[in-house]
Amino acid sequence: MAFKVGILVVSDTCSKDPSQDQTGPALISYFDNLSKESKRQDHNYEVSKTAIVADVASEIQRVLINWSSDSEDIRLILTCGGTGFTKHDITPEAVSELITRPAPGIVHAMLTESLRKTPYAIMARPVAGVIGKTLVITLPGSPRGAKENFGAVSSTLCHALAQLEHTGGRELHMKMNRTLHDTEPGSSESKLGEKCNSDKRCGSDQDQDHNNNHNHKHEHNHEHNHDHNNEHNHDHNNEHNHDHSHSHNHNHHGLVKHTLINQTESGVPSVVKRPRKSPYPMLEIEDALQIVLENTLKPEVTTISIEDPELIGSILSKPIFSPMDVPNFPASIVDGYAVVSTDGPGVYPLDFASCASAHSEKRSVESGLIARVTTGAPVPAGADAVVMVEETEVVSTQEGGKEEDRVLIKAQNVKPGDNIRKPGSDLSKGAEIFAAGHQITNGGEIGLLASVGIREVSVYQKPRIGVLSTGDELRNYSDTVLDTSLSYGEVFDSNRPSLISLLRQFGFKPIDLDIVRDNEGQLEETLDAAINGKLGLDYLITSGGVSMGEKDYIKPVIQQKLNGKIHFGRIRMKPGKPTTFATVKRNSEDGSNANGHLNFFALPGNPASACVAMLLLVIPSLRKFQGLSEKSLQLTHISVRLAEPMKLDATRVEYPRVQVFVDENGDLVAKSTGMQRSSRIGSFKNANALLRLPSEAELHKSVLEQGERATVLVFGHIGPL
Ligand SMILES: Nc1nc2c(c(=O)[nH]1)N[C@H]1C(S)=C(S)[C@@H](COP(=O)(O)OP(=O)(O)OC[C@H]3O[C@@H](n4cnc5c(N)ncnc54)[C@H](O)[C@@H]3O)O[C@H]1N2
Ligand code: MOO
Ligand SMILES: [Mg+2]
Repeated sequence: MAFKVGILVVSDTCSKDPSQDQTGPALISYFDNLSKESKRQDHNYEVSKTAIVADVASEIQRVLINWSSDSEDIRLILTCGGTGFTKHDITPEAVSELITRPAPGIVHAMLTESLRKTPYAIMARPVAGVIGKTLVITLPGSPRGAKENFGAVSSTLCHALAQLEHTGGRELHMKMNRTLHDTEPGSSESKLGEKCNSDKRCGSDQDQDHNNNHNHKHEHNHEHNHDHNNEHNHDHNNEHNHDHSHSHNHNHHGLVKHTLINQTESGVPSVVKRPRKSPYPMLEIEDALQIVLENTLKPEVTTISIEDPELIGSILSKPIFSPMDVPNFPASIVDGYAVVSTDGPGVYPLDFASCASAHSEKRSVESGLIARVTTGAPVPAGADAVVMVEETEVVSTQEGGKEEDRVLIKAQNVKPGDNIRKPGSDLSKGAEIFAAGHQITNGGEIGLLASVGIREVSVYQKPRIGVLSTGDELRNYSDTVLDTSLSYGEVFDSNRPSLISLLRQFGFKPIDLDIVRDNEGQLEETLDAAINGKLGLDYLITSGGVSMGEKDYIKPVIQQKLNGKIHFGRIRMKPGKPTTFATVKRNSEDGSNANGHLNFFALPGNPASACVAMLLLVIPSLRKFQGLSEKSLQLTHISVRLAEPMKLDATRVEYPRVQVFVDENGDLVAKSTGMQRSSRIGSFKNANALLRLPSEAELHKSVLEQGERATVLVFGHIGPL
């Protein structure tokens, strides 16, 4: 059998110009030769994926996550480049964040071989280890270095790869154990759980040695080894459990997944065994937003009456064409007299009068005569202009003196068409009134629909959004009788009103789902009810419980209890670092949305963090779901001057809340709203924008000075200070 190999070249230069890459092709031909020479089928390699990325941790990690997913079936990933000492060399760090089981032996072998060739090998910082069922090795960037390093280990790697091949059986068994736990509370499953947690052998170092020895003994016998692994699945779980502080692996979607090991009987890690380092790669905000938009559910179409207040803010799913001319008769623009323009000034007998009326008679007027008309009345055939009443005088009246007889037309230079709206001149029949994707934003647009007799339109359904707070410490502001004396440790739930109001500000109609306490069982039950209940939610937005605390249950519950797919769990931004985004499949038909699953945003508990994450990530997704085009999803970005110096965070892009105002010169200027700690919701007072402050690492300086330009993302009204 041939092991599938992925080759990832990490280089800023080659990512811009792939023709510069020599290492990728050199390794491909190395593998070609290897498989030609190889007599043993099980020592074959087949390069199935190649890619080039810049020296950016999140890009490297994205490829590794994809390639190490079960569906790709890649056993070996070789990265080339970025392992030196310059500040751009971040490959080892990016790879290490994902490795669950380091393989120092491989590193040792490669360095030993390199040092034999050159003392400069001390400049290399390779890492190697396992992600899921895939071995990852970081090679140097030069073709020669890469081949030499890999050559040092290639002949003995096949055995390791074959062992990895069998990891799946173990994972399956682990899953089966868990299913048993989940489905049969009580007798057999709790015994299994007890054994798992109390078995003295489980997880002891001794036990690990024991297993390792066995593996060693059988290292030349794949089949036997395989059986051995299966036999000891359960022990393996616990061994792992004990020894690995990063308790994560990759699920079948290739995404980081809390392992099912390290868990309490209920399935969620106990505090002593919780991960001590977040297993979630830290994404850049741009990547996180892209993932959110890629995974945003498809919009649904519905019909809505033009009288429905929900129409404002809705997006049309189909173009609308005018079914008629507006006006659909020649209409007078003024009150006056319909004339034949070539007749010129003079005294004319009045033939008849035409008033704006739904019962107008179709009449005509001849040269030498005039007809009185009101604004909006049909202009009689024959007349080609209307003269305003102000430019005329009554010369004589009919008997009784109540009706005009002859009128002096004083207007000079009357031209054909003067003061007449021709049929179709406001809007012609068949013309497109609104394109598909147009957002109805004002009453005038609704009037436009009404003006051509359109009563219903096809729009994208606004999302059904549930907002839920989590936390044992929260006092419910929505209690009927609100007791404002807080107990020690208690805080008012401010996230729900903040988030609900922000959503309303953007035209959405969220549903208040109240508070759930930091209890794993209750959390699962509440989330399950929200997801699978009759509400038919498209979005579930929670706040709190997504970081590293012992009661931060949201992520494990999403994965292990709700079978959700977590797309990301950390972003290199401030505030909002642990912002989490998942998709969860509905398992009930009740009130189901058309997509069959929902988007789940688990926002951080810190009040400013939750609001910032809402503005940067949730609103664009909701807008996409609502049918808006890509260019209109994010908050509007504008360039402003800084009213004061702004200190940069070392590594995270920061979004302080600012007040943008128009200064005395008419320039837009941004001023901080005060202390920006993520717990301080007061930073939203007077705020109308988020300032985007790049990190110190990105700008290579620590402060943006007063008067410098920066970008703000606007969410409120801008006026004077
Ligand atoms: N060891 C680490 N600790 C923390 C990290 C980390 O990386 N390692 N990240 C910090 C960051 S950054 C944030 S942001 C917070 C996020 O915390 P959680 O999402 O887990 O939220 P909680 O722990 O539940 O609460 C945090 C904070 O927010 C208050 N809160 C929560 N909900 C509400 C609400 N509805 N209304 C008002 N205030 C609320 C809560 O009382 C806490 O003070 O984690 C850091 N920790
Ligand atoms: O992300 Mo946290 O929001 O820095 O406090
Ligand atoms: Mg927490």
